[in-house]
Amino acid sequence: MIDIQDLTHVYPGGRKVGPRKALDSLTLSVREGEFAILSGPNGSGKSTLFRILCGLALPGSGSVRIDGIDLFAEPARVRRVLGVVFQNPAVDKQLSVAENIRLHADLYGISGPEFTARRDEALAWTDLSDRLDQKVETLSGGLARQVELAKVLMTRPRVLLLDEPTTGLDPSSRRNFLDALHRVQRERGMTILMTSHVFSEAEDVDRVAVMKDGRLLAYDSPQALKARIGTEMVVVQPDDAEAFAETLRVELGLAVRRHGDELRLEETENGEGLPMLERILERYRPRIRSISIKQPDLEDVFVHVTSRAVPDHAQAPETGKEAGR
Ligand SMILES: Nc1ncnc2c1ncn2[C@@H]1O[C@H](COP(=O)(O)OP(=O)(O)OP(=O)(O)O)[C@@H](O)[C@H]1O
Repeated sequence: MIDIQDLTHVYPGGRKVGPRKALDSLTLSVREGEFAILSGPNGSGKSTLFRILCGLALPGSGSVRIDGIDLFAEPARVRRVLGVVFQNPAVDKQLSVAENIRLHADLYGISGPEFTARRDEALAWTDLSDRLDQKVETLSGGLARQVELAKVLMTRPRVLLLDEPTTGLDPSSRRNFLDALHRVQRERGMTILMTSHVFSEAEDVDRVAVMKDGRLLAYDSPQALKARIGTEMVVVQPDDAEAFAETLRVELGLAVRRHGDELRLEETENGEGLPMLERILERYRPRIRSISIKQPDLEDVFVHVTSRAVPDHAQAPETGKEAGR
């Protein structure tokens, strides 16, 4: 449904800064009816990709087909099947929920019984049914975002693109927004691609993409991604992460992944974590600030794919910043 092939985009740079490759032969496809999340550290190229998909920028090379239509050859046709929720609010806060929806419908020439049917449908997917006459400025941040969604749904898009739509929302408003999206996906069979930094949002989507440096590092279901790093994981915060990583590798033969001050021992199966934790604690207690066992979540997957393992030879220090923390 969304087919991105070999997309490369370089920002030309100026007198003081050199050119920057924001997308590097990126290939990614979201199947019809799928809900996919696009994540990646700051500067990985998500916004650049989003701007290209919305038709706001042209890439240096590569192709994009949305619902089978070539985005660069027929952008107007693509716009007809696309709904976009941008990061910046696009509703009029002085107007009511109903007025905002009406205004958007007018823009697209939707009126009469068709208008009523679509509005009622959009309202049923969101939590706005009893707020129609309320001014948007009096709504909570979460409901105001839902007005944007309801507005976009009026055109019955087949594909929905959302750029970090839950930024700034509290966890329960975020959950409500996500629930609305899942309802739309289920009942309309809509294809959804959403950028996000919040990994809890990605737990129940169909696929999660992780980008870095303009490339796709991983793209799979949340379950498959988590399975890559085992069922248990030991996380250690030592006094000196660099030296301790080397100790664990050389003395205990453990594969260590470093993330800032933290060392992660992954690929541990059920029941292996506790003996490993005990062994480390027994031998190195004075060097350890904290140690724990956990089941890997998507944030751990993100750290796993965007940070490097401690190599067998010279240590290559990793900074937490690089992995987007
Ligand atoms: N207008 C621009 N001119 C020059 N370089 C740019 C421009 N926009 C982005 N870049 C560079 O392109 C790369 C990708 O940036 P992009 O904003 O697409 O990443 P991102 O993943 O959306 O980051 P964030 O999560 O911080 O929004 C970065 O190195 C960035 O500095």
